[in-house]
Amino acid sequence: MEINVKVSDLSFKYKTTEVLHSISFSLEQGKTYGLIGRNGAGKTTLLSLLASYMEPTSGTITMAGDNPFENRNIMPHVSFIYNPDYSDEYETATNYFEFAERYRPHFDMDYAIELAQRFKLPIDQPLKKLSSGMQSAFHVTLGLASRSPITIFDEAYQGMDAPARELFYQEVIAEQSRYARMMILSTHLVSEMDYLFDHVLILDRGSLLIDEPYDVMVNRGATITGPANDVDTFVSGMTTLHTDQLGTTKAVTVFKDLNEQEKREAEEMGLDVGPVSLQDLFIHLTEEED
Ligand SMILES: Nc1ncnc2c1ncn2[C@@H]1O[C@H](COP(=O)(O)OP(=O)(O)OP(=O)(O)O)[C@@H](O)[C@H]1O
Repeated sequence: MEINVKVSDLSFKYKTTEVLHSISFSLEQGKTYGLIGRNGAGKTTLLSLLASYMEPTSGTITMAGDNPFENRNIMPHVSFIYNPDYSDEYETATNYFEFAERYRPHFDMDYAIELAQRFKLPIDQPLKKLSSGMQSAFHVTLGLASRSPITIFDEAYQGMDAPARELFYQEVIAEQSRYARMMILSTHLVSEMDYLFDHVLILDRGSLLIDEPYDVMVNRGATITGPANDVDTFVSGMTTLHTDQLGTTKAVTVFKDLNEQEKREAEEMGLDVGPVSLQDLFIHLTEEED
């Protein structure tokens, strides 16, 4: 099922406090979206609205042209993966997989079992007995194996250790080539996950600051490396995001899309021009003024 998403002029209030302000964007099938923002920016609120856990205060969300809220044609195709509290949960991962097999039209039990084995997940123990990292691995398994056209992961991987997170990242890439769908990943682990993103959404204090393809985004800056004096001369007047120096070699990241002439000048000066990281851009763009 081809389900694209359109969000128009969306605002959301908890009681009287507005936490999302007039947000508009579109999402397409086949892409992996990175949703990033500082603590309290509104990521979970926005994802909960996309998952129809709540209704917008104003504005609209449409999926395949329809309102998804309590819509039985759409909701089985949307998976929202977050970290719930399983401290009282006696059901096992197997129970959840069987439930998903009944209610999720694209769920693949063989893939769920294979992933569970790779995560070394004890699938027949009550979820309450699993460590928090194992609970996260269970949830990620459920999200991947559901193969939902719209799959939302809200920092679901944070509790997992580095090898488990790496396995998850590799599966996101593999699944997008096997069964392309829309995946939305919210994260604080920007430098670790940026290579997964086709498109980046940055929320800043409830407003959508950036809605751009990853490649466009990382061309908003550049890293200039070479002899310290020459680098300083070249970057003079540019906004600096980050500086590293080792001996007389300096690397300065600037917030500027260098034009062809600037790139030629850098080359003539013997300077190396490299990419900027999404993390550096994110920190700079969401910096709060003192
Ligand atoms: N149930 C709630 N009632 C009232 N305010 C809430 C509620 N949930 C979140 N908020 C507020 O809404 C704002 C956005 O919170 P949200 O959890 O969506 O941000 P976030 O970007 O996911 O944050 P984090 O990265 O810290 O998880 C915050 O100011 C938060 O305090």
